[in-house]
Amino acid sequence: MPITTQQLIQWKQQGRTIVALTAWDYITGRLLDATGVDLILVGDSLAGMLGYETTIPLTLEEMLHHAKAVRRGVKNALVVFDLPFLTYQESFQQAMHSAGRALKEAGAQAVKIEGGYPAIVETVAQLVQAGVPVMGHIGLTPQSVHQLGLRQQGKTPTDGERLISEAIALEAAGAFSIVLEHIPSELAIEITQKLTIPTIGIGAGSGCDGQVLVTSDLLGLSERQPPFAKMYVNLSDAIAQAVQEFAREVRDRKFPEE
Ligand SMILES: Nc1nc(=O)c2c([nH]1)NC[C@@H]1CN(c3ccc(C(=O)N[C@@H](CCC(=O)O)C(=O)O)cc3)CN21
Ligand SMILES: CC(C)C(=O)C(=O)O
Ligand SMILES: [Mg+2]
Repeated sequence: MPITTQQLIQWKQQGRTIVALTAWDYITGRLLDATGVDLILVGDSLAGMLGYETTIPLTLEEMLHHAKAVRRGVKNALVVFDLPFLTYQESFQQAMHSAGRALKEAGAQAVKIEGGYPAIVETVAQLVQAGVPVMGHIGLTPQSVHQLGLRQQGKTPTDGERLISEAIALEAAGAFSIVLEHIPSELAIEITQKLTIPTIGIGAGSGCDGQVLVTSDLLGLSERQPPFAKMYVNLSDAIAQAVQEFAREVRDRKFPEE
């Protein structure tokens, strides 16, 4: 049985930690799902894999193309679709239209949207009432890179208090979970304790109810990666070695063998 948003909320109560990773293609979706990852995010960090400098230029069509591929590889994990920049901020109708495409065309089970200001909270409430599960995302919100940069957020008491209020408002609006990105770990713990829904941290310390990383960062395949991402294996080096070996064997006429 596929994992549901309700199950993730129960896991928080039971103290079971949620394991989340990103996927942008069928092969990765299939591998992560078969390994038992709980939540697979089709992240708009896809932008980096397509050679964009930020997540800003990524379109809904590009996300749909990749999310459909991921969906075909996933049987058990909850698939969350990261709505790209300006595909939900313009109006509630725009958010509903974009979320509808994510669920109906790509087969995602939920959408994620960035921000916790009043208009976003209202959008979350409307989406949830219409039957669309929504994951929040506060702290460093990379779609606001031209306002915030990529620095840690919530460092001053005022900013910390604002993030706590935003998290509470998103939960009240019906979000099933919230990503906390690049904030101090004490603040993430405080938010986590104040909420009934699970927090999923990235660069937010070990006190969250779950953790997410961009899979290409974990695998050492990203061109650049944030200071908080841990590289578990360096596949860039492994690929370079394999390709060099192939090139050598071709040039020496050792591959293919007789
Ligand atoms: N591959 C990948 N991994 C990610 O985690 C990720 C993406 N892409 N794309 C979207 C955003 C961008 N993210 C980032 C990227 C860089 C920093 C970073 O280098 N932060 C520095 C400061 C950089 C600056 O001020 O310009 C830091 O020390 O916090 C943080 C988050 C997180 N997200
Ligand atoms: C890093 C995660 C939370 C994300 O939003 C993405 O991959 O786009
Ligand atoms: Mg994202």
